[in-house]
Parts: sequence; C-alpha cells; structure tokens
Amino acid sequence: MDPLKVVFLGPLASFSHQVCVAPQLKVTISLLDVGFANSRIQAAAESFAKSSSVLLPQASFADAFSAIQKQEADYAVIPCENSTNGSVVQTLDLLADRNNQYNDVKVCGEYYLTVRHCLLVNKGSYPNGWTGYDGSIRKLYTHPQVWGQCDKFLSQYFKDIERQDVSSTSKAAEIVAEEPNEKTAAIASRFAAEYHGVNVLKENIEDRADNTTRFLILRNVLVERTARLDLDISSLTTTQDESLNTHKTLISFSVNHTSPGALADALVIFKTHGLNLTTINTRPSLRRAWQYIFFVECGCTPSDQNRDAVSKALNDLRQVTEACRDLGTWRDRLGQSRSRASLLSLGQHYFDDSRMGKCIQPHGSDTAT
Ligand SMILES: O=C(O)C(=O)C[C@]1(C(=O)O)C=C[C@@H](O)C=C1
Repeated sequence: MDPLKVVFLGPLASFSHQVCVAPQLKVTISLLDVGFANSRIQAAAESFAKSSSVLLPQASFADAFSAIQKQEADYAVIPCENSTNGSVVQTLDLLADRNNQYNDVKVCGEYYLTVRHCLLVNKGSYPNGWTGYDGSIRKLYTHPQVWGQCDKFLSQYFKDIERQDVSSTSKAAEIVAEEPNEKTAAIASRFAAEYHGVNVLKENIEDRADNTTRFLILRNVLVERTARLDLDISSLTTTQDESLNTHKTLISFSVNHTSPGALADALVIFKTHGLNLTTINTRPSLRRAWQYIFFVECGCTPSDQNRDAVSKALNDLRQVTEACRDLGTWRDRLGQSRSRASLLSLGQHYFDDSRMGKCIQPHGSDTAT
C-alpha cells in the first residue's frame, strides 16, 4: 500500500503537527469484509508519525481542505474548537462550504490535545530569563486563536503591545527566529521553540491548565482506502463492543429565517429520532445579513442505532430546511464516562526530533526520521 498522506497546518512544529505525530492517533488497517462486519481483522495499527505515513504541512486550513477534496492526501488534521477560546471560525467557514468546493470532505475522527503556550524570543536576547525581563518587547506574533487562550498573561504583561496575527504558532516562532535584531516575541509551543531555534522566555502562559484544542480528522468519502482504515485514537477509550462506543455526527443546515418556528422545527427532528445534541454553532450564511448556517453535533445511545437515526433525521431535515448536509460520523473521544485524567494523558506529548514523522516540506526538502 502507498504511504498514507496526512495534511495539516504548517510549518512543522505547529500544534496541528503535534496531533499528527501523537502516538495515540493510530490508523488500523481493517480488512473489513461486508459479510463479516462483526469480525474485523485488524491488520496493523500505526500512528501517523510512523514511516508509513507522509506528513505534508500546508500554509492554511483551506489548502488542507482542498488537498483532501482533490484526493492529494488521505487525511487532514484541522483544529475546530478550543476549551478556553471557543470555535475556530475559519474551520467552521470551510465546513460551511458556501461555494460547494469541498463536496466530498467529511469528518471521520477527533483528537483532544492539551495546549501549553510559551513566550518565545531570540536566543541570547534576555540572558536573565523572565525574572530579568525589562519590558522591551515591542511586538507579538501568534495564530489568532491563541490571544484569547493567554488573555490574562497578555493583559498583565503586554497590555499595549502590538499583536500580529500569523498563519500558525509555528510560523510565529519562525518569524521571530528570522528577526534576530528586533524586539519581537512569538507565542507557540516548546516544541516550536526547539524546532525553530528560539528560547522559551516564559512557559505555561495559557489562562487555564486544562486548555485543550479539539481537532477534527477529515477524509474524502470517495477515497476507498480511507474508508477501510479505522482511526483508533486511543485504546483507553475504545471497547470491543461497538455499540458501547458513542459516536457523533456533524450536520449543517440553514432555515428560512422569516418563517416563525423554522429553527424549532429543525431541532425537534433530532429529539424525535433519539439524537442527543452536544453542540450547536452558527456562522453567517453570507447570502443575506443576519442569516446563519447552523452546525449541530449529535449522537445516540446505543450507538449501533446511530446510522439509522441519522439517516432518518437527515430525510426529515430536508423537508424543513433550505439546505442540509451530513458532514460525517466518528467515534466520540470525550465520552461522558471519560475521566479527566485519561483525557489529559490522551493529549499530553513530549517531543523530540525523532518524533517529527516523515515530512515533506512544501519546497520539496524532506525531513525523515
Ligand atoms: O497554530 C497552530 O499551531 C495550530 O495548529 C492552530 C491552532 C488553532 O487554530 O487553534 C491549534 C491549536 C491551538 O489552539 C492554537 C492554534
């Protein structure tokens, strides 16, 4: 089999890259035979970081979506929500797919990563560390999602300092590394500091110790081989009895805003089919002001009834909505029975260079370990 190709927001050492090389994120090649649906033969279980996967950093989430749609990659790892700062709106906008560019892209898995942020500066610029910091940093770089995750620290120490959004935390560290004579700093991970050769001036600057980002794993539904691969994110939470593993389904829809009760009519359908709603999000429809696309995540217990319930709900939704779309079903990794301790161990990572995975940089130079 050709190596699996996995796309994510680069450059290397972004949080998205850390998810790709998480040892807990395993792909099981299941020799699933339609006639033997209950007797799965698990041929191999490997993390994306193993040499059988090729990691392809992308400049944007849109590039990752497009690589999946064009079948240039098997999986995309995309952040969708942070426990401190809420939804990643760029991801919701891509899932909204207002111009029908990503018709075949669906969610097939999720992963929760504990996110620890550091303030990064050029090597040698503050030899006495944070205790000797003289207040001279004039500009900060990071991904727009991060400001709200470090709000308390930033309000206390960097209140009136210029903030510049960049495409990822790793990009922020790269920029600082390229500006040795500027009084600038990046907010990114310790892993990004090591990779880009900059120093950690202050670590754990996130507001909350439980700061966690949920990532979605995407695939193209027309690609047969990804249908045969099972994303096994942690044996901690998976039972052999499929009906006990809860599943989530993501559905987007829009309703006629001038019709009273249109949203209520849509939502009651989930209740009718025993589908519990776990989140609701909205984004502007961009067709008319103050009209929205709704995103609903739902699931039912026991989960072997999920598929049937979802397909009935979708049929009914088509009757009462202007448009609706099934954006995929995957195994719930947060599950109600999950203890916080196991969630933390699921998302905690310690990186060294041997864990970078086999990566192909956009300009062609490979880093393989
Ligand atoms: O910038 C990165 O390193 C990313 O992978 C993106 C991203 C995000 O968009 O939420 C991922 C996790 C953290 O919440 C911060 C940034």
